[in-house]
Amino acid sequence: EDTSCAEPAHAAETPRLPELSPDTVARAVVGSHAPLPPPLPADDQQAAALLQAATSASAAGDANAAAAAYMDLMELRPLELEQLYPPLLEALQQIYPMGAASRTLHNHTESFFAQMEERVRAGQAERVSRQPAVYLLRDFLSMEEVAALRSVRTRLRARWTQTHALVCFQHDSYTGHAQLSGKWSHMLGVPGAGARGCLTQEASRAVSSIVPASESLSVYRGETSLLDEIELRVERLVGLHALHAHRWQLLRYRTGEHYAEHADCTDRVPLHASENRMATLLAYLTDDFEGGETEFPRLGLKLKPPIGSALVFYNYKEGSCSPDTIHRSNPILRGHKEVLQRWYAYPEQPFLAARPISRHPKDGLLPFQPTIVCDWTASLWTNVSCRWYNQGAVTSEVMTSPGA
Ligand SMILES: O=C(O)CCC(=O)C(=O)O
Ligand SMILES: [Fe+2]
Repeated sequence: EDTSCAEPAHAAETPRLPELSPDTVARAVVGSHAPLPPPLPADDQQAAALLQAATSASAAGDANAAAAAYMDLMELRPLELEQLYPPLLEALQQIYPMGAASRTLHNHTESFFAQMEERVRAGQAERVSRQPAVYLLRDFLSMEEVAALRSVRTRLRARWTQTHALVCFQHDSYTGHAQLSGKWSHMLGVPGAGARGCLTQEASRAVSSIVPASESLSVYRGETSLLDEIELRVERLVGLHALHAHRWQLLRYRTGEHYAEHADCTDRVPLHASENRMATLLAYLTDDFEGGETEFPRLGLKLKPPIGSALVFYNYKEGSCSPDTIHRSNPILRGHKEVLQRWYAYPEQPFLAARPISRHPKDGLLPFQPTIVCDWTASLWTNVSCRWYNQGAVTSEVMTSPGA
C-alpha cells in the first residue's frame, strides 16, 4: 500500500501559533472610534435588473439562472420574501427534484462502502483507516478542474467584499468579557455561561480584520456546471448520491490559520435526521504549503493528500457519531491551502444543497454580508478557531436580539 502521504501524528509536535485572545478582541473594540460607513442606499436599479433577469430566465426555462436571480433579489429585499417565494420555489424544484420519482433510493451507507471497497480493489483508492473508515481517492480531480475550481472561488468570493463580516463568538471568555459587555447585538443564552453571541456592527467592523479566520465559501447546485459534473462523479465513484448532499464548500486557509478539532457529526443530530453529516468528502486544491495537514489525532493520522485527490470518511459508528473521526486542519506554517468540501446526509434531502432562502431581516445582516464564527460547536474544541462564511450562521431561530 502506498502510504506516502501519511506520517504518524506523534512525529513532530506542530508549533502553536499565537492565538486570538479575548483581550485582543476587547482592545480592538474599545480602541475603535471609526464611524460605520452610511448604509448603502436601497439599490432600486439593481433590484429591478435582478427581477428582470429572474423573469426572463424563468420564461426561457433556465431554472439555474432564475433561482440565482431570485436569491440575489431576496438578499437585497428580504421583506419581499412572500412575493418572491413562489416563483423561486418553482425554479428550485427543477434544480432539486423532490418527490416520488426521486425517492427510490438504495441503502446509502451500503453504496458508499461498496463503491469505496471497489475503488480499493481497482487500485484507485487506499483505505487509510478501517474503523472509522477513511479512504484516499487518487486523481479525483484533474489539474484543469483544480485550476477551474480555484478561479470559481476567487470569482464568487468577490461578491462578499462589500461589507465587513459580522463577528460571532461561542466561548465564555469572549461572551463574558467585561469590556465587551454592551457590545453584542445578538446573544443566545447567558453571557459567560455557554452563550453564543454576535458583536454589534460597529464592534464587528473593528475586529473583523484582526480575527484570523479560515474561509468557507458555499456553492450551491446550479451555480457552476463543473461542480454539477463533479457531483455525478461522486455518485459514480464514491457511492454518495447527489440528493443526499449538503452544499459545496470551498475552504481556504492562509498562513497562520487553522481549524480546531471537531467531529463533523454530532449526536444532537441522529443519523436519520435530514441534516446529519454521515460522510465527508475533502478534495485538495493546493499542496504548496507547510503544516496544514488534515489530522485525525485519535487515529494517529496526519494527512497531506496530493492535489486532485480526495479524502472520504464515514462519521458514524452503529448509528452514533463516532468520536474517533475527530479531526482538525493544522496551522499553515507557510503558503496557502484550499480544499473542496462536501458533507453527505443519510436520508435524501435535496434542499440541503440549496442556497438558503433569504436571511431574516432580524438577523441584522446587511446585503451580502459575511459572518465570522469563532468556536461554534461547543464541546469538542480545544482552542478557539474562527471561520468566515458567506452563508449566514445567524438566524432568528437560533439567535435572539436582547430587547427584541
Ligand atoms: O481543511 C481540512 O483539512 C478539514 C476541514 C474540516 O474538517 C471542516 O471544515 O469540517
Ligand atoms: Fe471537519
